[in-house]
Amino acid sequence: MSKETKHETPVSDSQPLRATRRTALRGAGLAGLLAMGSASARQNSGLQLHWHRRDLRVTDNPALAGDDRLLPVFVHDPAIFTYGAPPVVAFLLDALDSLREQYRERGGELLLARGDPRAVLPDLAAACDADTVTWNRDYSGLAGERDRAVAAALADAGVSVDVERSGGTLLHEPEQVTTNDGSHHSDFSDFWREWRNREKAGPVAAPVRGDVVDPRDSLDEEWLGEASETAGALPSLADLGFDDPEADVQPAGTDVAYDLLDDFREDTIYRYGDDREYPARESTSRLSPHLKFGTIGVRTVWQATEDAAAAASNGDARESVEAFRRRLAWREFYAHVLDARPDVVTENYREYPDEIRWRDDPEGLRAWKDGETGYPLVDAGMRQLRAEAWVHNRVRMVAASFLTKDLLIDWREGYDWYRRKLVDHDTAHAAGGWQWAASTGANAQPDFRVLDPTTQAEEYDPDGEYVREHVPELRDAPTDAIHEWPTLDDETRAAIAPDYPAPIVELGEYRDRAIGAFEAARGDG
Ligand SMILES: Cc1cc2nc3c(=O)[nH]c(=O)nc-3n(C[C@H](O)[C@H](O)[C@H](O)COP(=O)(O)OP(=O)(O)OC[C@H]3O[C@@H](n4cnc5c(N)ncnc54)[C@H](O)[C@@H]3O)c2cc1C
Repeated sequence: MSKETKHETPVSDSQPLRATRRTALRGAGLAGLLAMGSASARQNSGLQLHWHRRDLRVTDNPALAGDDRLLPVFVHDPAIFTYGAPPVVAFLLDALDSLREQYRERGGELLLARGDPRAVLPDLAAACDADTVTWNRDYSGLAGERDRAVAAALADAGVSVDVERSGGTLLHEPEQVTTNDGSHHSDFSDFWREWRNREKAGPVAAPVRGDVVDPRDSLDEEWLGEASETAGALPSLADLGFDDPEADVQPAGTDVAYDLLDDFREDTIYRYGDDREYPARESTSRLSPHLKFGTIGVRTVWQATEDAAAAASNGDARESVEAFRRRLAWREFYAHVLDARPDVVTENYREYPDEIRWRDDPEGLRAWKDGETGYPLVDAGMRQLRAEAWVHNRVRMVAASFLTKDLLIDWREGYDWYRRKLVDHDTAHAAGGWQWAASTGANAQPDFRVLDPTTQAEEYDPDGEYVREHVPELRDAPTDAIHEWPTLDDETRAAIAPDYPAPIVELGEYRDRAIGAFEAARGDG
């Protein structure tokens, strides 16, 4: 089990941001890797080079809160793109387009470079004579390695800059919410109590118009011509080696995110408490890809919950707001787990004396991916995934439980399929969600719990509305037949929906098989 250790000085929520950033980097950790050029030992250029990654916004971005002139850059890194998939990359390109527009409105320009950031950033920092190179922290193991390598490359290149890393992605950094012995929480209830009680910083203002520089004023033509696409169009999916997404991917951009948030804050958030588990009710925020790429800041989202709570007409409405805040806490819980255990993307979080004997079942896996398992709620979810690149959380849970428990197929297969199909794919939440369903993760459901897709459908899609929307073969089927589909006889099934498949597994039997496999792995089988 590999663990990555962080040495940063914990930062207090109430510290001024600029001080926070410097404090955070003055310990060992990242700062220890930096042979920081002393900015004060030379003439200050007053220029901040900001490297955008998962913070594709100008507003509420802590890293942009300083007074220096700003040169923003996004680096297309081919190594990172090998982990991408069409929906995520399509959303990213759309978000970059929006970000570039936001900078143009402020009289500047977003520099778009392509290459290995370890080479691009030192060159760029030297070429534009930056005083500071900044970025917001990311929490995956790969991102951590990349950031340390870039910091080291800046130092090796002898570029005289300060490197500052901000926490613009979460409300609380991993060092701020820990157990008594300083390690990450593996129990969500404990995490929630502490996380919820901490004071939260408000949104950060946008950089003022005029502060943003145009890269064409700071960099010579040769550099721009070779390393940048600033003057031209954004690359297309095809330029980056991707096919068009199968799904109709939702639009990106800060304006879109704010519209979603405004609608949610004014109305839907008050239904969230009651309706959030019902996929047909469309009661969730749909902010997940925006939070993933930072087209909106989480502090802005939190502020919206404060406003909604203040405007709530009664206790139920306030509780509904609180239910949504709890989801934001899940997001941070899984990010903290990933920060402490970067291996959760590929390895079980829990240790088992013996291996879990996952089944090799290519036909079962294919049927699951294609939404042809004969379990209507699972199939509806898998088809929504292909059509919209997004799936309701309850249905993600049911489909993931079906794959890992009923089919006893390794959760990594499911993780990989979701990674390729979801617009909001995020290593922290995907690993968290998959390992929760498979019972292998932090705060996972118990081994013996298998979400029964038929009772889940009766409870959360009682009228079969969601199933009918995504499974056209069942559009005209009576609701009872939808719920009882796996137990109907062949003749009845053929009369109701001849084109919809019979169930590929029988639930009771396979539930026992899954429980047996976990008992054996634990050594009590
Ligand atoms: C197997 C599985 C895989 C998942 N993979 C991802 C993933 O790759 N990316 C992703 O963002 N979410 C993932 N989730 C969590 C969750 O399903 C989505 O965040 C949610 O459905 C997004 O819709 P929303 O924005 O309308 O959510 P809302 O209900 O409006 O919630 C608001 C925000 O809170 C966060 N959030 C909500 N629920 C969770 C949760 N259970 N875990 C972590 N964060 C949460 C998201 O950022 C979300 O946008 C996964 C869940 C499961 C069970």
